Amino acid sequence: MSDSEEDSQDRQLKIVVVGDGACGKSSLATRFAQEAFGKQYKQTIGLDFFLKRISLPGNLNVTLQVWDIGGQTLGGKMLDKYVYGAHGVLLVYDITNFQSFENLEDWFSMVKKANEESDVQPVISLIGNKIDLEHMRTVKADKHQRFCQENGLISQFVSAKTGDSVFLCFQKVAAEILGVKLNKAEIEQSQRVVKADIVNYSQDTVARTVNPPRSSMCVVQ
Ligand SMILES: Nc1nc2c(ncn2[C@@H]2O[C@H](COP(=O)(O)OP(=O)(O)OP(=O)(O)O)[C@@H](O)[C@H]2O)c(=O)[nH]1
Repeated sequence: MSDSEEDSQDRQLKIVVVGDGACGKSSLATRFAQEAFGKQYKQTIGLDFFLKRISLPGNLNVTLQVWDIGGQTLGGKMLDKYVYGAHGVLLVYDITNFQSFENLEDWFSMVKKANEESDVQPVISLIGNKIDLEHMRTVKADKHQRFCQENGLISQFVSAKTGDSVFLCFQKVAAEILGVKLNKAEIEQSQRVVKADIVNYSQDTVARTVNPPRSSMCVVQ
């Protein structure tokens, strides 16, 4: 392979992740880059940074620089600088926290303003996180879809906790930036197998269950 071919296959894309505090940005970035999840909330001060190399159809390798931006930076002086020149932006909210959805207007305005003078206009995706908590949802899916349609955003629902669609949401944004089409099979392949939490049934509960579970883990395809 010639040098120029190698260069063209190893592009770096800057992807920034923004949204309210505690909506799950660090969890999303950590799930994507390190395939891990921590239940405990640790507030991001300023920003964190992750690198992950992914492959797209056509043997295209790209390295994503993921900028995980602390929710408390909204209104701060540094935010414009973090967001400037991004190729992709993930606008994240928590589907169980209505306020985090309402505040997206502010995050979105900030993203547009920060890139006003940039040559690159970012691909923006709206990410509804915590879909493992569907029973606690307070933001209706049609509100989410409307926001996407009105603003030309890619729509995604994910769970950083289970990993559901996390890889896919980064992959879709990278593909859109590079003008690569993902086919149905590739999209399905990127939806990870989800492992449920291990539930410890007490002896009492098992005794009362007609069909006691055979295994403490289930796999959702
Ligand atoms: N159930 C569930 N909890 C999640 C999910 N993603 C994140 N959390 C939890 O939500 C809390 C906040 O997650 P973080 O990833 O730290 O949130 P953040 O948006 O980075 O917060 P800031 O650093 O303040 O900007 C943590 O307790 C996470 O374990 C998810 O998909 N499902």
